[in-house]
Amino acid sequence: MVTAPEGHPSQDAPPAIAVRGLGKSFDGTVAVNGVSFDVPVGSFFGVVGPNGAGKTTTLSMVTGLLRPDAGNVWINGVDMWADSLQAKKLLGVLADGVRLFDRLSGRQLVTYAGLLRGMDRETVAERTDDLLRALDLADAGDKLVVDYSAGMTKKIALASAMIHAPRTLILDEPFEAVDPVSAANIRSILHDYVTHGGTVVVSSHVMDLVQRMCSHVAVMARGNLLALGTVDEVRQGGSLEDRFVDLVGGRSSGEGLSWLHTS
Ligand SMILES: Nc1ncnc2c1ncn2[C@@H]1O[C@H](COP(=O)(O)OP(=O)(O)OP(=O)(O)O)[C@@H](O)[C@H]1O
Repeated sequence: MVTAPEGHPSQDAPPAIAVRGLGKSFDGTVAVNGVSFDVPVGSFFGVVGPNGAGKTTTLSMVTGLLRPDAGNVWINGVDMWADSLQAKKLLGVLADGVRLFDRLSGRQLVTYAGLLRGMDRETVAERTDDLLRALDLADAGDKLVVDYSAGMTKKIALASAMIHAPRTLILDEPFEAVDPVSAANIRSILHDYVTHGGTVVVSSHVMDLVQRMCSHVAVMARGNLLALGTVDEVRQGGSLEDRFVDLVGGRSSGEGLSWLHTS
């Protein structure tokens, strides 16, 4: 099922992201075990896997937040670790568990992200208003991020990742804690972005969402890639959730918890 690409990616029409032999261990425990994959330009690419599979570690290395022990990452043909500044300009990143400057208001945080990317103040102000409106945060724009709910925090971090209109968005669990209406709005923003040439990588635990939303998927477990391809190739006619359980295993019946039974 996994026919991982090999060698240096093409420089003529490079994929949005090319990963080769990427590996990382923590204190002797292998978190990511030499994975290789391409994310085609214009794809909506899902990364799925059980807790501890290595998704966040992989995405952290892809986005230049964590230095790999082994392997290479190219963003549109630019080597992430040889030319990080150039590679990072091409990306918008929603990282998992990274602290925001939460003593800023939502509007200040998004403005800060835009100015940090070297954009002019006028464009930043216009786009900040657009993003706050699209993500249903217009009324909360002047509230401190520390006082936001989990879902609002996710949305303001997403706005900060999008302000510079990057070529590729890498979003770790973008829908976690987000209400259904906001999730639908985010999905349609991302869809529109992909339709107009952008590339999106999302990690998610919600198989149904990945099946409906993504064009491509990578299934990871215990640091390895178990399946890689278009969603239709990976699900093989069934649901992605059933295929995921087949690949990953680990279903438990709840045996041994009889003390929880109340009658
Ligand atoms: N900074 C760290 N120090 C030590 N171990 C780590 C560190 N970061 C990740 N790990 C370990 O690496 C493995 C992969 O973790 P990772 O967070 O990448 O998984 P994940 O697929 O994103 O999981 P989840 O779905 O639960 O978010 C786990 O065994 C985790 O305990």
